[in-house]
Amino acid sequence: MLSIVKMSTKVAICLFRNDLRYHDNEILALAHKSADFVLPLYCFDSRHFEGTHHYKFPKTGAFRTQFLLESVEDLRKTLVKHGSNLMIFHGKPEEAIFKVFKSLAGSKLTLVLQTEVTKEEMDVEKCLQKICQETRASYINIWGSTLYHKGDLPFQINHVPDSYTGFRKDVEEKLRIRPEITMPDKMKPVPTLAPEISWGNLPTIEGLNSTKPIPCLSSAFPFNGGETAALQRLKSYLWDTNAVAQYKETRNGLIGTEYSTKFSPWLAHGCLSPRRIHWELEKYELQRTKNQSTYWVRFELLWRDYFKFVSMKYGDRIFYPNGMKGKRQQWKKDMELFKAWQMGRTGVPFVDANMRELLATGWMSNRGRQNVASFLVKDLLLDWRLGAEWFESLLLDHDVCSNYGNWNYVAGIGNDPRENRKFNMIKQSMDYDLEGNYIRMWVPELKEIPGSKIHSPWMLSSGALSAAKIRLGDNYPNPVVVAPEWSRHQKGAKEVGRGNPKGGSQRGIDFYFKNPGSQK
Ligand SMILES: Cc1cc2nc3c(=O)[nH]c(=O)nc-3n(C[C@H](O)[C@H](O)[C@H](O)COP(=O)(O)OP(=O)(O)OC[C@H]3O[C@@H](n4cnc5c(N)ncnc54)[C@H](O)[C@@H]3O)c2cc1C
Repeated sequence: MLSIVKMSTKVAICLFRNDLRYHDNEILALAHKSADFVLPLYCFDSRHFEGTHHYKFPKTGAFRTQFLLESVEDLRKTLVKHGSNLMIFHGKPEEAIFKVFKSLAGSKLTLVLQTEVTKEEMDVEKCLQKICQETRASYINIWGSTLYHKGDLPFQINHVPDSYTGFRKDVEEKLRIRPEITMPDKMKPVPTLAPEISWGNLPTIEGLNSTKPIPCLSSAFPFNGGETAALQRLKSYLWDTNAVAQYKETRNGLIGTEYSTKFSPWLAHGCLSPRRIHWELEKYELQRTKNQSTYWVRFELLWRDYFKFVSMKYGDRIFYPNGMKGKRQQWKKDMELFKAWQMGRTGVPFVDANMRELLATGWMSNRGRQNVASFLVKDLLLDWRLGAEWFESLLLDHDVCSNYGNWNYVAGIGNDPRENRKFNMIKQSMDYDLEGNYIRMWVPELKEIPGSKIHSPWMLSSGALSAAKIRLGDNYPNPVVVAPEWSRHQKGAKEVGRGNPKGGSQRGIDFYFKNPGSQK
C-alpha cells in the first residue's frame, strides 16, 4: 500500500463501464502492466437512472438495475480475490475522477477506460479527457466489447457495408478473432487515498430510483448478473447440457432457458467477453461437436458487432425518426394504442404474450422482439422510438447499438435490404407456437381455448367463446387491429395441428381498427 505518494509513482485509474469483468479485460491488463498502483472504479451515474430521451420511461428499469447491482458486486469480489478492490462511487464519472485525481495529486496519473460509440457515452469521454488535460494526467481509451477488433476491420468505419451479409462475408474471409488478453493472477496494489475518499458501498435498488423486481417462475432468464454467473452459463450451455450443438434448430424457441444462449445480458454489461465465447466454442468444437449450430452462435454474435460498427458509421442518425437511411415517414403517437402494446392488451395473443413476458421478467426472445417490433411499426404505425425506448427501459440486455440498430432495421429505416418487410402475426404465432403453449403461459385468460384457435380469438363463434369463458372486450380485449393478410392463417387454425397457410383470401385494405376504446 502506498502511504506517501511520490512524484515518480505511477497510478492508473481503471474506470469500468460496460466491461464488468476480470477475464479478457484490456483496461485492467494495461493498467497493471504500466502502473505501480491500480485503482479500479465504478460509478453509478445518476443520468442512467433518469428518463429516456423522448418518452421519459425510466432509463434503467428494475430488472436491469438489479442485474447491474449484482454485476458490480460480483466484480468487486473478484477484484478482491485478485488482490485489488473496486471503488464504488455514486454520481457522475466526471465528479469521481476529479475527486480521485485530487486525492492522488503528486503522482503520475493515467485514466484508462473502454471507449463507447454513442453520443451520451462519448460526451462523458470528452469531459474526462478535458479533466485529464487540465490535470496533466494521461488519458487512454481502449476498444473492447466486440468479437472482431475495430482496429482489424478491412474497411474504414465510414465504409462499413450497408448489408449485414456483405459485412459478414468480408469480415469472415479476411479477419481472425484476436486471442484473449492474458490477465495477471495478482493485480498491482491499490493506492491509499485521502481519508475523505472511501471505497464506497453498493447502493440499494431504492437508492437508484427503483424497486426490487419480483422474481417470476416462468422467466426464460432466471439468472443473476455478474461475471461468475456468466461464466457458469457459458459452461453449462456448452459443456454441461450440450445445448449449443442444437442452437440453430432451437434458437427461435420461446419457453425455457435452453432454446438460445441467453448470453446477451452479460454481454451488454461486459460480464462476458465475446472472445471468450469464441475461444470456448473452439475448444468445444475440437473436443465434442463442430456443426452448423456452433458456427451459428458466432454468426449471431457478429450481428452485435455489426450494429456497433454501423452505429459508429451513422452516429446520431440511429436515433432520428427517419433513422440511418433518412427515409421520410409519418409516425403516429397514439398513446392509447401504445399503452395497449406496452401492457400486452392489444387483443392479439402472440403480441400480448411477448409484451407481458417483457414486463414481468425484463426478457423477451429474439423471435418475440422481431414480431412485437414489426407489429408496433407496421401494423399500428406508431413511432418506432416509443418501442425502442420501452425496450431500453425494460430489457435486461439493453445495448444501445443493438437495440436502436434492430429497431431501425425492423422499421425499414435501417439496413434491412428487404424494403417493407412485415411480419404476419398469425402466421408467426402458428409457426413458432403452434399449440399455443407460450400464449397460455402469459395470457391465462385464453387458456381454455383449444389448440391453435388461441391465435385469433376474435374468429371464434360466440358458443366457442363462452365455452372458453372469454368475453371479448371485457376479460380480454378485442384486437386493436386486424391485418388483412392474417385471414389466410386464421381460417386454417385447428383445434390441434398446423393451420392451412393456403386457405382464405386477402382483403384489399391495409388494416382496420376494431373498438380501440374497449381495451382495459
Ligand atoms: C427490436 C429488437 C431490439 C433488440 N434489442 C437488443 C438489445 O438491446 N440488446 C441485445 O443484446 N440484443 C437485442 N436484440 C437482438 C436479439 O433479440 C437478442 O440479442 C437476443 O434475443 C438475445 O438472446 P440470446 O442471448 O439468447 O441470443 P442468441 O440467439 O443466443 O444469440 C447469441 C448472441 O448473438 C447476439 N445477437 C443475436 N441476435 C442479434 C441481433 N439481432 N442483433 C444484435 N445481436 C444479436 C447477442 O449478443 C446474443 O447474445 C434486439 C432485437 C430486436 C428485434
